[in-house]
Amino acid sequence: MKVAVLTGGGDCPGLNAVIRAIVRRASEHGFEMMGLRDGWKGLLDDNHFRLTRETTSGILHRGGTILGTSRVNPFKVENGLERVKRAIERNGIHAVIAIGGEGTLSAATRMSQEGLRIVGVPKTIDNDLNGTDFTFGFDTAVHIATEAVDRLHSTAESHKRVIVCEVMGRHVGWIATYAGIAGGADVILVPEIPADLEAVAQHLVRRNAGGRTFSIVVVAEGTRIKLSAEQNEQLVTTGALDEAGRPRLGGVGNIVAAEIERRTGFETRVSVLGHIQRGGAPTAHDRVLATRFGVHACDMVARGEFGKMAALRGNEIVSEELAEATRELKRVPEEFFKVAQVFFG
Ligand SMILES: Nc1ncnc2c1ncn2[C@@H]1O[C@H](COP(=O)(O)OP(=O)(O)OP(=O)(O)O)[C@@H](O)[C@H]1O
Ligand SMILES: O=P(O)(O)OC[C@H]1O[C@](O)(CO)[C@@H](O)[C@@H]1O
Ligand SMILES: [Mg+2]
Repeated sequence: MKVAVLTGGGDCPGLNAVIRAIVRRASEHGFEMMGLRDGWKGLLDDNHFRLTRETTSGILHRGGTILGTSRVNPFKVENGLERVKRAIERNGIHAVIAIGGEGTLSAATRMSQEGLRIVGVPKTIDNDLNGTDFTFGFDTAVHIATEAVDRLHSTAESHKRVIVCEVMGRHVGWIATYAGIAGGADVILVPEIPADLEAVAQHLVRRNAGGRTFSIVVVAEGTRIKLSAEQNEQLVTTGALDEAGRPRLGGVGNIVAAEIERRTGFETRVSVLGHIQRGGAPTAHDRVLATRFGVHACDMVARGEFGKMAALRGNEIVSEELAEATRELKRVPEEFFKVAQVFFG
């Protein structure tokens, strides 16, 4: 039986660990494995290669994805679905394992509703996928961001400055909240709550008056800000679009830093972590989670459990409906964020 695997959306640490686990389990099931290049594009362009134990050995700890990735949406390409179906038929592919975030798995949900045999694996540093307690990649990103916040603390303290650290998180503030709590940030700004910059400035002034002469502000790139009473809350974008046609985010940290300096008079700096959070080796936690997801996904194919994705519930790996996983984003709950807010005062 031939099974194809693809990685779609932004890359994240642990993708190679999943691919390796799928291929290793597949050899026990007697599956022939095929790697699709660059996400759904690999099916549209019929671009793939054979995955074997040999070609996937030594990749467990490596960042990125040996399959390549893209944000190409098969439903936005002319005759996309037909081209995908033809490639599956022509190559005798029994099932496709799609490793991706909410975008890739939304496409997987639609493919599965069209009758294709699809199994999903949840990945993303953003941790915004519904239906799973955690995605792999998130733990690594949080470790990197936490180390950055720790390092910013010592220099902010020496110079008596405010330092704004911009982290990733397009729709949700999981990385900002975790790294902010773990790194002891003084303010955390997330996409779930539009930022009130005047309140932030006043808070920093109060901190300063209380003798704390430096502050760390963590802001997720997707946080909406309101600069004046007349203006609406807005996302900060670079002006360019990404491959999927969405505005490219980035720059909110600079605006927050400039506003803090203008409103408080405190010397302020900004540090944008960007893709450093997504590159390089996965943590041990992400390697284990990715490996468990990969083995489970392969077993799902063997059991004929299609239209579902591997998911983490507590410490169990379970199968979750793709439609449920992509129904809505998993945002940081208010109760969780309130824990972080205890330390803002
Ligand atoms: N509702 C949808 N239905 C079908 N395809 C979608 C949908 N939403 C997004 N996609 C497509 O899925 C692909 C990947 O989406 P996206 O760029 O959001 O990555 P992702 O898999 O969500 O990972 P991440 O957001 O972590 O980078 C893109 O081609 C995107 O156009
Ligand atoms: O720069 P890229 O690769 O388009 O991706 C940026 C986006 O991808 C993510 O890292 C998710 O994978 C988001 O946090 C971020 O908005
Ligand atoms: Mg996405």
